[in-house]
Amino acid sequence: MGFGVGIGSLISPLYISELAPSKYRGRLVVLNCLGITGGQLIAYAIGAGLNHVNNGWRILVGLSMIPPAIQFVSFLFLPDTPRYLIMKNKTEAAEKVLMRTNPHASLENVKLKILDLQEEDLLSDCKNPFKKWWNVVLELHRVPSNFRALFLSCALQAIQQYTGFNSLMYFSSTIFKAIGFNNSTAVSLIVAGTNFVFTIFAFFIIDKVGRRLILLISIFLMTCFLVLNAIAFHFIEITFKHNSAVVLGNIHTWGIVIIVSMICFVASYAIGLGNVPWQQSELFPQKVRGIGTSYATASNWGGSLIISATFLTMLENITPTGTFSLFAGFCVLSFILIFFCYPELSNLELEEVQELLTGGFHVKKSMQLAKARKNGAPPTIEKDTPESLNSV
Ligand SMILES: O[C@H]1[C@H](O)[C@@H](O)[C@H](O)[C@@H](O)[C@H]1O
Repeated sequence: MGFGVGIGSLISPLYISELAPSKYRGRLVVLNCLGITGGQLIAYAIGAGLNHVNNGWRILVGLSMIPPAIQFVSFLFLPDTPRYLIMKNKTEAAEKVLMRTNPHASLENVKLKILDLQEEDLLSDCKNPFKKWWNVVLELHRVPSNFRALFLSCALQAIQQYTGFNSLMYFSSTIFKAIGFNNSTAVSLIVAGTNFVFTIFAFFIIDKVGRRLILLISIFLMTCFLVLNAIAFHFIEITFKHNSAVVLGNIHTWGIVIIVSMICFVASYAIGLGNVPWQQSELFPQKVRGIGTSYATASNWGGSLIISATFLTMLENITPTGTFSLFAGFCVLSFILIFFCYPELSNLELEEVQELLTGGFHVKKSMQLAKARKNGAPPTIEKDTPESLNSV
């Protein structure tokens, strides 16, 4: 199951962003996140329903076979992406796919796009598969624009996990039980539900507001609610020992503050940080995209593993106030990093993004460019890729 989820979480956003027209790329990748958060909500709900059923977990595992089976059959009808088809010299097929995914584009524009893709593909001409793979790995690290893309994609995925969201996903019922809410499963369902609903909200605004701004707003709000949480836990005077909690302070008022601030934290996460890192494919040029995004996906799951393995120990050893303050600290550092390094990529062609990352992060330029493209201006960056040509 882990193998399948690992591969699926890498391929789905990659496939979507290669196929999507640049104008809708953001929201189409958010659809993938909607699938994840919606799936989590359904799984929580079924889990709650089967809580008291004997061997209920078997039913839960059995039911989880249904979505992949549907996906497997649907995949048989999906086309390859134009970039992949060009790589395989199937120009006509690539043209057909482009016409299908951009029904309003003229034939002339589609041909121009094919030329662009062919030009890009010419950069990889090695036949030996292992050497080709090694060349790509080298190119990912040696070409400065690729390395910047790698840095940004891995950093965003790590930030998504190290700011602590999944500790709520995995342990919200433990936390809520500890502060006296007996129907903790219901509260956990609210957490998953909020995540899902606000991902829908992100779907509608991401391409309009832009990834950068939405990320900054998301992380700023998360910081505020984490700090509020840390304060509330301080006044509850709670300590964890061997997974059970001892409460000394006033649980009623501060308990409500904790629930409300956690729900607001989840909503803030879902509008930005929950989905922007999955736009990772758009940072890389075609040649290194597969390997680059697999690094980034590994950073995500690595972070998820570390947080789930250490969260309860952190509650015990540095108290809940310390734990949520630590997450808030990560949020502040993340905000600074994104503010200075993450360019605005909405509405840009995938090929333009690579040129933007050449010679720096070009945050200011990216914002002007994204704004111009949003207002209908055609691609303006000059088409030369000296860094890639000089590589390896
Ligand atoms: O984007 C997703 C989503 O936010 C999920 O709710 C979360 O559990 C995953 O770790 C994350 O990658």
